[in-house]
Amino acid sequence: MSTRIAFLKGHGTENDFVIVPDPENALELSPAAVAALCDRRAGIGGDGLLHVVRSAAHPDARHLASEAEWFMDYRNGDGSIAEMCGNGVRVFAHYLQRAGHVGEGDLAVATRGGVKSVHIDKEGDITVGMGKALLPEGDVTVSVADHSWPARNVNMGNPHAVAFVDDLAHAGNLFTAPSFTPATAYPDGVNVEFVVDRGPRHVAMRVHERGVGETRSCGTGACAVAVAAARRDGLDPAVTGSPVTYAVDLPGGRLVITERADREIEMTGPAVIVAEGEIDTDWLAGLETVNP
Ligand SMILES: N[C@@H](CCC[C@H](N)C(=O)O)C(=O)O
Repeated sequence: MSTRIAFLKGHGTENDFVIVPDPENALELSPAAVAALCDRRAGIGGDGLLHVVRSAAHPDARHLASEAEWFMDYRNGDGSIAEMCGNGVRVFAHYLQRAGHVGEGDLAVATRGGVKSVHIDKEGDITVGMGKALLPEGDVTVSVADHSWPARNVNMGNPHAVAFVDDLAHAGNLFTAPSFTPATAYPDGVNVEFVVDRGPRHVAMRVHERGVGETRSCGTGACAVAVAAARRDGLDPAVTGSPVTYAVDLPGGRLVITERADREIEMTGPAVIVAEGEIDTDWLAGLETVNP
């Protein structure tokens, strides 16, 4: 008789996730199993998977257990591991609150990109302390079909290349990953953001995510875009002593990004749980047979 594994489905500005609560890290979630669960036709479907584990129970987070009880073991939809997921961490916090693991207010979440502070407000919006952006030097050109643009490197724990474009449609259908010059610029892959201006401190973007494809939102990407836009606009909060806020519109909704005078970045947006159910373990076991 098959046993069953609980899952939930949620999204943050339509960046959607399969959520698998596994507090004691008892499940073997291979890359093939994650990719199958995230498959939109043969699985549950999602841009990524949030494996909910106690920090103390996971080898990648044990060292953070004194700072954060819970570890977001984030996986991209293709089964690969990424350091951070900004929309994911809001959905993760929302799940913890809904499951009764945490209350309203402040909590800390361990990620492979470090411990993130999260605030859940009364209206349900969630603000995440995303840390500081790193701006690695280096000229990079990103190309899609017959369009090319200079791109700015921004690291939000995970890598981003931000290109300001005249028209978001010029990024094409994004069915395949953009290419780069130099071709070796991102040996570990990169998330690529295409950005247009909408008004003062207001931009819109599309994103091609490493390990996923085009998604309807990317939280770390929105932070990278806000910082790149601020520097392009001559705004550095560490110089002026005043925080800088950008509204970032994505196909799936709006994220509000503030860079404080100490250059710490805060991201505010929604998190939604849409369903919960059970995964058939016979199906999961069968995947291992079909795709050893
Ligand atoms: N959608 C996420 C980013 C997920 C990780 C990314 N695909 C990577 O490989 O770095 C977000 O909301 O930040």
